[in-house]
Amino acid sequence: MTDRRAALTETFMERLRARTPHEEEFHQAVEEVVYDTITVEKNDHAFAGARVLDRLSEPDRIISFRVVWEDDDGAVQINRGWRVQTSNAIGPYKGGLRFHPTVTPSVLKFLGFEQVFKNALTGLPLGGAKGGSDFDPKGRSDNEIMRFCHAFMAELCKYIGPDHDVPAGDINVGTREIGFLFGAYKQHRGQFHGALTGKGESFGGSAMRVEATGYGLIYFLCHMMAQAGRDLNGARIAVSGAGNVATHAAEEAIAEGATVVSLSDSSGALLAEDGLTADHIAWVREAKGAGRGLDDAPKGLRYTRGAQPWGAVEAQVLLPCATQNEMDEDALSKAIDSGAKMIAEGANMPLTAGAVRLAQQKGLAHAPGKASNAGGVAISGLEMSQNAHGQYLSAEEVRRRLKQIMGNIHDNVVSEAELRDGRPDYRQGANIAGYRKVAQAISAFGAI
Ligand SMILES: NC(=O)C1=CN([C@@H]2O[C@H](COP(=O)(O)OP(=O)(O)OC[C@H]3O[C@@H](n4cnc5c(N)ncnc54)[C@H](O)[C@@H]3O)[C@@H](O)[C@H]2O)C=CC1
Ligand SMILES: O=C(O)CCC(=O)C(=O)O
Repeated sequence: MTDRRAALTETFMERLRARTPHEEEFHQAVEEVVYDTITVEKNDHAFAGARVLDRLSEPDRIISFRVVWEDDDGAVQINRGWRVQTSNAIGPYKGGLRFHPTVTPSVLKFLGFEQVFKNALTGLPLGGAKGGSDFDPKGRSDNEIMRFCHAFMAELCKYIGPDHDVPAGDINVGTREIGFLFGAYKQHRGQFHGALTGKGESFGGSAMRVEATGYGLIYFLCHMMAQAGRDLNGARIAVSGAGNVATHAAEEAIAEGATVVSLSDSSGALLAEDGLTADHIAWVREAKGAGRGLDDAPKGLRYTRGAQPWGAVEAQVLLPCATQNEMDEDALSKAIDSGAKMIAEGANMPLTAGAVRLAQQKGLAHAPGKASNAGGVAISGLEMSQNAHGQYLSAEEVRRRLKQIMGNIHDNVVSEAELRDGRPDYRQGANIAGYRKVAQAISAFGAI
């Protein structure tokens, strides 16, 4: 069985690599899903006939455009913008926008591909997409960021809309940028409707969307802990990143009684042997919001330049919440030596393929981002329905639904997962559960 899966996966990947050379991140994301689902497809007459995996590994379309804007010196700047609309099989295209110099079509194709399965797991009618630009906001003034967002949306607005494609935030795109983008959308289209999520609450945003990804990650982790016969109280947790997902995950983990021993940014690791406090997190948010580094850490914290948090401090749980491929085999190996038993991904694809294999060999419980970080897009889905109906939910009600959705995702994933030494294979369960839902829709449409 495993040999057949490996052989079928290799044949599939050879064709994909030949068609899309040099798209390493995209290949990595596709290979992981194909390995877990290709025999599900081959064993189902309708899915096999519809060639679901072949279709999903070719996005519906990739929109590519030039973004021209003026910097504070009056000089013309030119960036590249993209929207990858991967699949609208079960609902409108949905997924975030990322502004970072590392953004390429390969990165956005991997993120759009992952988003299809994640959005299916939420149980909501959401297709998958991702977009962004190679624009680097680091060192740019507020006015420059605003002008860039307005120029980006002047083009993107032609391709999105509440029933068609609904972008949201991702790295370097938070509530402020969504405000600039929504203002430009409204201006160009002359319509006020929910074409973006993550909006400010005064113009149609949902309560708790800002917190949803990080808090949802902790609710998912609570279920993983319960599955393993434990709970979060007293657990030591290493978190990477210092942005939206990382700081909200740290905040909620502390509220659940855990000891959070780290955060990090692209320059180094912020370590707290005795645990971070709510004040520490507020300091990190303030420093990052003002564009400063974390070197000037308050008492009780240690910032080590060039370091990662993995293995630097004892921790049983790892929450990588920064970016793709941030944890390689070496880093995970150090973390395992320091006590790691469980990983729940806050970022999208934060482990290299080698680290994924090591986690499996060493028997760690390992939840992929498409399951454990789905809380953000789930609340985006609720924002869309609140916009459509003009009726808004309280923060308490959104939190209650977020907990329920994360519990449902956990149970659905476990029900599709093989047990290894009594532990569910979360990666396999998430890939199969997401695949099945999308495949049922695609195979119902016929050859179109
Ligand atoms: N914002 C959301 O709702 C969701 C975000 N995600 C994923 O979570 C991850 C983080 O996104 P956000 O927190 O929204 O972005 P953000 O822009 O708020 O924060 C990103 C943080 O990661 C840090 N970072 C970047 N590269 C790093 C590296 N190589 N090492 C250590 N730190 C690094 C940055 O310093 C920054 O503090 C991304 O992978 C994103 O795709 C996933 C689901 C939803
Ligand atoms: O809220 C959304 O639409 C997208 C969130 C996102 O980009 C993600 O789940 O990776």
